[in-house]
Amino acid sequence: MPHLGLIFLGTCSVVAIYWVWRVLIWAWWTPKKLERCLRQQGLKGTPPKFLYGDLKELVRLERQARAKPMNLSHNIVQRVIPFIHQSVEKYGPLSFIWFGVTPRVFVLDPELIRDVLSNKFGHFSKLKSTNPLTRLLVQGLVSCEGEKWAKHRRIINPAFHLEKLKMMVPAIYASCSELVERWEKLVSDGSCELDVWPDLQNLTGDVISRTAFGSNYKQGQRIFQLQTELAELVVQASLSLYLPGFRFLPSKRNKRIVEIDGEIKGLLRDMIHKREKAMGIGEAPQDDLLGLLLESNMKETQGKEDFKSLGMTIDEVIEECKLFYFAGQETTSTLLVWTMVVLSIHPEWQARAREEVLQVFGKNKPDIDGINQLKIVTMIFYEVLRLYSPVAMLARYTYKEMKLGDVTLPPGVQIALPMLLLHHDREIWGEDVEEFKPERFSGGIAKATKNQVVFFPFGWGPRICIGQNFAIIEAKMALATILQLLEWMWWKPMKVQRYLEKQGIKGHPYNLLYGNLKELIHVTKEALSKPIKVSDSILPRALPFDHQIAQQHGKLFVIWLGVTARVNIMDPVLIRDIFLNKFGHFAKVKANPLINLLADGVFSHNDEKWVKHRRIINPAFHQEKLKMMVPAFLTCCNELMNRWEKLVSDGSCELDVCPEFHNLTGDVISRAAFGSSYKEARRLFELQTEQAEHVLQVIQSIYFPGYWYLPTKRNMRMKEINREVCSILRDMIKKREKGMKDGEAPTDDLLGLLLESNFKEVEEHGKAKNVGITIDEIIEECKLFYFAGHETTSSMLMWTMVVLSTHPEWQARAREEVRRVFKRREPDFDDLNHLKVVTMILYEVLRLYPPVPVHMRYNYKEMRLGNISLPPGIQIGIPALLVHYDPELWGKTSKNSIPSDFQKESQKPRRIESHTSRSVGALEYASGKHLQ
Ligand code: HEM
Repeated sequence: MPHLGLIFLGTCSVVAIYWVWRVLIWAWWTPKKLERCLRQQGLKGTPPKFLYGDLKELVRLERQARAKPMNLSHNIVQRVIPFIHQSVEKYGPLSFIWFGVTPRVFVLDPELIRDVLSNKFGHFSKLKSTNPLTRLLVQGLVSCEGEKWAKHRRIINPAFHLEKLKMMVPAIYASCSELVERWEKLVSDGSCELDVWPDLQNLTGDVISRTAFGSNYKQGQRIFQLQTELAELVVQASLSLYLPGFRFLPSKRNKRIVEIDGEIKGLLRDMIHKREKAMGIGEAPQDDLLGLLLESNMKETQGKEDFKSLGMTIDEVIEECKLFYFAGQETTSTLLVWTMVVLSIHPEWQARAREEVLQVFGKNKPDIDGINQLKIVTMIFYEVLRLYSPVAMLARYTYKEMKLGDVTLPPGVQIALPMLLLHHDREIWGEDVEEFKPERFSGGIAKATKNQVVFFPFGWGPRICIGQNFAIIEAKMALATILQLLEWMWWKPMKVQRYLEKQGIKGHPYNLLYGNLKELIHVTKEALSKPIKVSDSILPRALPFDHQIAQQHGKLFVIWLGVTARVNIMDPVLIRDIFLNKFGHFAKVKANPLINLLADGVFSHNDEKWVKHRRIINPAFHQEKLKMMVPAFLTCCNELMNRWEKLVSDGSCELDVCPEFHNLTGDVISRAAFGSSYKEARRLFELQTEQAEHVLQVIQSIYFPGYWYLPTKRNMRMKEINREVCSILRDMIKKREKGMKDGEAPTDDLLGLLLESNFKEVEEHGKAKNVGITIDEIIEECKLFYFAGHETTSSMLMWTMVVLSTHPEWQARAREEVRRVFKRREPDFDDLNHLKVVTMILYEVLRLYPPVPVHMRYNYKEMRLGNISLPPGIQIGIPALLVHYDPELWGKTSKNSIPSDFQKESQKPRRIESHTSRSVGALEYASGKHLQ
């Protein structure tokens, strides 16, 4: 037994001595030998240090550099690769350090770099990671060599051809616009400081998910999440020295790594199987990277006997798909994030880039043809890639003895091409090397580099990045979309603000996206929440924000309604010019599509279309025709009076006239516009009233393009109402048209007159294009009758009641005139024309309580107005209410026309003859709800 024990001990000692010997050779003797070889040829560098080499110092310096806050200089070399920078400074451009036990030789000579990267003899190979965990993350094309690499590259290449990339542009755009929509939403929720880095990382991951896996995009997203987690775990693992067998230890991290790897492979394998199966039964391959790769793989092997060795196996395809994420995601997002940083440091280049983007795309979505025209943006990307190259260094390895210039490199040496050092080399780029100057690339890369291999952010030679065009298209698309967004919500408003300020047009400053809307809503709500006190002016209640700003900044002021400026003008001469619109450049303001549901007829049309509609509608409003409607007006008024009389006779004599007049004017429109179809018209009236309530709520928030399509409860109800309204109107119109075709005389209501006028127009001008208005347009005009004629008139009536109840002397004069003219018979049209006092009263009511407190126009061309110049794209507001109360125009009594005791009076219900008025309700209605 002791004998056996001795043998065992002896064997162990021999094995141990053998391993110690091997380790010494690996960790000491070989590095020493390599060092001698390099030094003998004149290379300088650090001495080898046992096992770790310079790794500890390298990590320490990097940590130290990154712990410091970063200033905004582009000189980032000492922060990103401090140790390499220090070594090259100390030992010269052809020097070495120790990456563990392996020497790493730096090559900075452009000619030598060309030799390494062109790899003519195929002996400068890619570095093989010693850590098998890293191999879980990066395999495939980027790490394979020789024949295998050539085969994979041949098969993958077609998927990255420009023609194929073109087909991926919509998918790239989808990801970009999703990002921008999310930003818009964030900003609209009130937060406007945003860390773009994680968002841009997600963007580039999303782009790969869509472009690589098309319809399987959701699985792609899952793979992206898993890859991101895997990358984090692997990075943690690679920060420590890898000991053989370590990955088999059942540590928490190792277990998770294996789990993730299994899930990724499972997802990809499933997808690939399904696609292969579909292609096997003759389905066309999809246009995504995976589809193109499988198609190319199939072509490579089709009809060939040794297809197994010619094509890629499923596992290899899986590795390539994983590589798309690894190689294309972080790199492109780094490029994008630095571009954002740099463009905010250099607003002049941001402006140039934006100008170019807007010139090429306007507000349209970016497409591939436009992307190819972006010269400035390309120059900017090159300069960002120079200063902030996403890949700081390329590395190769000598498996054989290799000649590099005058030096012979033994096998087992790493060659490092620190491109960041070259990109920041003063001798190559000049004294302004650390400045951001995209113009150095105005003549292209070759000119900027004088044809040397000194700028290679995507690598160079046969192993140049296969996704280079993909990355550039993606980055351009993202930047264009972001610049379009920023232009719309920040730069354009700021430019307009500066332009107006220079001309003395002031107001509250523009706030991102909301402009002054938040303040406006706040001030309005506050004004309305106070108990009604009608002192000497209704301005602070009816138009509080405009009033406040006008008091602060005078009669020419600006208000920001979201991103649009509204310049408010109170000078009568300028107001005349705007209303006359001699040059036709002041258009009606386009409402958001929800408001258009309520009214989108002649009221909002412009130019030719307006002229035609107005011509066709005009005859229906001729005095002669209006005369014919007087009986309908009278019927409605009589009905109202009868009801009031009944109420009074029943003993109740306090009445809220607000809904009464609301109903009256709705009734008048129903009868005057739709005559015999009055019952259906009542339903229309109810529906339009409900629609108006919804619209009122909508206009209090910002409208986002596309919001209308969201299936919110309100949107759905609004669409339902609209359908019912349109269907009732369509039925009515069709019946009338049929009657007219059958020779029936058109009815004397607005609809009849409109159809008759339209009919005449078509008859006169024959069947020429654009003659007459379509049935849909007639529907819109009918809807408009309610919108434009109902609330406005009832507001005027209510205020007349209020004012007459507080001015009994005028009430007496009006009553006296009415009695004198009508002589106790029913009023007719001519009688109405004799009511002078009543007309004066109505005018004064319209002055003091205009139902439309602000008129708006849109300026779509640069326009001169008096001494000011108005930029295109702004609104022009004529704040009628403010103008009507301007003491310079109306005298000092402008605000005091209503006696000072109005306040007391208004709080008491007061009877006007047998009719009662609750002025409080009326005032609330007109100043609050209506004038908002
Ligand atoms: C700004 C973005 C990008 C940069 C800066 C970049 C940079 C590079 C560099 C420097 C190399 C060469 C590595 C070497 O020679 O050792 C490379 C190779 C590679 N890149 Fe990119 N890349 C980017 C985007 C992409 C994208 C979007 C994809 C794919 C979707 C991609 C896929 C690859 C692949 C597969 C290789 C290996 C090519 C081969 O060895 O044949 N890259 N990339």
